[in-house]
Amino acid sequence: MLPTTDFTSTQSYKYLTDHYLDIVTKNLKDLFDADSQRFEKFSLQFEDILVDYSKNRIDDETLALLIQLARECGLNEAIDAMFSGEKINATEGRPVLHVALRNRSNQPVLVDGQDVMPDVNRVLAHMKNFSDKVISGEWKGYTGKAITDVVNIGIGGSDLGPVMVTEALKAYKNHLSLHFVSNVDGTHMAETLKILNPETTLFLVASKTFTTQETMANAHSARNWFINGGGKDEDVAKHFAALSTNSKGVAEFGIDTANMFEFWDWVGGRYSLWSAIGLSISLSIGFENFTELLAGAHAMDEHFKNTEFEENIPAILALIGIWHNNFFEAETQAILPYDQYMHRFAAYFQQGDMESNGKHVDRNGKHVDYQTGPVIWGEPGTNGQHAFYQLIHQGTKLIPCDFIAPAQSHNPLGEHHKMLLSNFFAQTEALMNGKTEDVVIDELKKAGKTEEEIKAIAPFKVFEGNRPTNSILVKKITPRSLGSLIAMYEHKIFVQGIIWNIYSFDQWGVELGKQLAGKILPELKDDAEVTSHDSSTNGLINQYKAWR
Ligand SMILES: O=P(O)(O)OC[C@H]1O[C@@](O)(CO)[C@@H](O)[C@@H]1O
Repeated sequence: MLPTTDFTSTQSYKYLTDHYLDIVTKNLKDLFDADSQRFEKFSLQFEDILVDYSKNRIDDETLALLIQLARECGLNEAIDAMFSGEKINATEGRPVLHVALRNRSNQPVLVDGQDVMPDVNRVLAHMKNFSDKVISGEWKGYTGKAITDVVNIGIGGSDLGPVMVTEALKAYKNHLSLHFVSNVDGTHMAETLKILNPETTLFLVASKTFTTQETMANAHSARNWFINGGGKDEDVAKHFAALSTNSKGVAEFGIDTANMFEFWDWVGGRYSLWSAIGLSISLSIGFENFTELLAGAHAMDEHFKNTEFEENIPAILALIGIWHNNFFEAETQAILPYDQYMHRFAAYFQQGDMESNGKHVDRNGKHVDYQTGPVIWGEPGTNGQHAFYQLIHQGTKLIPCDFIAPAQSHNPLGEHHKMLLSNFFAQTEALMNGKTEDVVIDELKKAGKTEEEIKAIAPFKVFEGNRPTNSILVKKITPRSLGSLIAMYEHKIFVQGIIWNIYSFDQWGVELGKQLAGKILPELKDDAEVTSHDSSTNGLINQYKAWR
């Protein structure tokens, strides 16, 4: 079982609380001036990924105390428990083994005494065989034509991962057109079907449970469209595949289980892109590139499992996040990829992080009296600079930011990449150094402003600086490096959950809304006045009925 230490009762927490009172008086600029080796000391490289965490408000003592905190909270034992298949998802009685899906070393991984690797490899072989046939055109639709369009129907972890990865690796994609339908809003499916031909379209119904309302509704609508477009029941097998743990549900829907790509309950939805849920990725970039993605994640798994915390990238990033979240009281974490292909990277980790660590009950079943998971948000650079960087630079909230950028672009267009990277480098420098009032006044004087003008405008042009950032420079976003990057964040989330003494792999918080929607749906079927709820909900429903 996982340790249940209350981190706020540990010795290192008490030391960190005192240490914070010292660090908070120090300025990042001074810390750099005092140590010419600061960058070398506070950066780590993993293959073609450089992680520079020196622009955080830390010193040697901070890191030593954070690492001591991790040890006091049993992080080593927790890592062993996850990789060895212990049922650490305790409230659902399941292991957490997304690492087995990408276990390219094929070392046995036991669940209830049974090695899961033969099943993992069987499904991968099925994915390869299917992908090769569809991509090559060998797989034909009901009129004998090759598939041109693939529609992934899924939501949450059955959508966000495939979307993020196929977008981030667009430079590797083949001729197939990928479409993703997730929302139960009919617009999502209707807009997608408008441009498709039932003869050459393949639908992937992606759902771990095969019960999710949105996905089932969209799958049935897709099937109706297919039949109304000329397909017959016996043709469904050529145009529908299922990615699920629920073979009974798949068969009941009417998908041939020969077209089912299974995964298992020890794969969390938000950790499932490495599983059969990744079939759309394999179809988009080819199975070989998909295995490169797995290999990159596996390499990061090995790093995380075997590296001392002092050099352990996910652990360091997690601990710095705890320092911001629980000592500097920052409530959000921004992820800012300076790469347009990675425009869905932050969105992916909104589920990955917030559905894992957005918990208020600890592993003893007690309400926590400290902050747990942060709000995750972000947009690609440089667009964010023209949207919310005003707040990051001059707002009253502390926003720790992860800046991510590739040294090499897949689209070397003129000087664009140098311009992008100049912004990437400048933003973290500006957030650290700020701009003092003296410098502002000097600039205004040189611009010929009068004393009166300077007095009026100077306060608004001062930048406090001292705002923390991580810089993650990747040589090039490839299937391998992206796999490592995703796994790095997954393990960061794991470490934070361990220290916050919460269960990171269930998601009971998504149930109540669904339950109440299930009660309201039948009330919307007719025009009768609704009175069964509070006055607001009744009022809204009845106004909807009056207007529809
Ligand atoms: O893959 P499925 O079973 O359809 O679940 C979809 C998503 O729904 C959830 O909100 C759980 O209900 C996410 O955790 C999950 O990724």
